[in-house]
Amino acid sequence: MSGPTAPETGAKAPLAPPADAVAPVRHPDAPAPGEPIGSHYENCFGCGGNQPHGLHLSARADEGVAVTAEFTVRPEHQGAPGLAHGGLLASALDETFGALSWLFRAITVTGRLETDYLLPVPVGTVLHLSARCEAVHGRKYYSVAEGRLDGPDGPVALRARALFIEVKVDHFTANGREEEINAAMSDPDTVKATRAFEVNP
Ligand SMILES: CCCCCCCC/C=C\CCCCCCCC(=O)SCCNC(=O)CCNC(=O)[C@H](O)C(C)(C)COP(=O)(O)OP(=O)(O)OC[C@H]1O[C@@H](n2cnc3c(N)ncnc32)[C@H](O)[C@@H]1OP(=O)(O)O
Repeated sequence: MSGPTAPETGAKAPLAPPADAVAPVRHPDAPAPGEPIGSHYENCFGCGGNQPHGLHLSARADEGVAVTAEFTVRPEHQGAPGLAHGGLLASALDETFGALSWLFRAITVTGRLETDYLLPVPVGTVLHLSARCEAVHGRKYYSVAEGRLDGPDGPVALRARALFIEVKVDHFTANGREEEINAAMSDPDTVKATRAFEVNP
């Protein structure tokens, strides 16, 4: 029997951008600062409206290559009595990082995500999240995020770093379950979201 193996060390380990990484570029068609970034898929656990237990996270573009987002911690999100589950909070950060895709207009998926939990997050909290892309190296996007309690300037409860990797639409079509892929392809909103990325020069 084999147990879990530790993440690879060496080149894959650091979340700090390599020395020859470049600054991210805000795409000319990126949503304007303050503009909402709609859900990319209605069944997404992070942002979809069709997931009763989902986070229903709503994100907006910020200045530069950055986003802000909020989500309200509900009783179905508990880990300990009255407190949010840690993995779920990582999901909220993951989704916020994912929303950065709309700023540079490239589909990116999580390669690596590191979270520091600084304060417990009670049920009922509106968590104020923000994420910013710091650097790009080929298909790799290096970003930082935080989550605050009691407002956008409230105490920092979460800090995170992530490495997202650029993929093409076939990442989803080749790997997803056929049933959901077919349904998504016949949903005009998903098709619209997909097209937005396909026209990316
Ligand atoms: C039907 C239509 C559907 C339409 C959809 C519409 C639009 C959608 C719009 C927006 C979606 C946004 C969704 C956001 C949701 C929130 C984010 C998530 O939760 S995403 C889910 C969790 N993540 C995964 O499931 C990834 C699983 N992993 C993989 O699939 C592969 O490992 C992948 C694609 C990440 C990389 O595989 P490779 O074969 O393409 O590329 P390689 O060569 O391995 O990596 C490229 C570079 O990245 C580094 N790298 C890869 N993984 C790394 C890691 N874990 N740590 C460090 N570096 C890593 C490698 O060392 C390499 O670096 P060097 O170019 O050589 O410098």
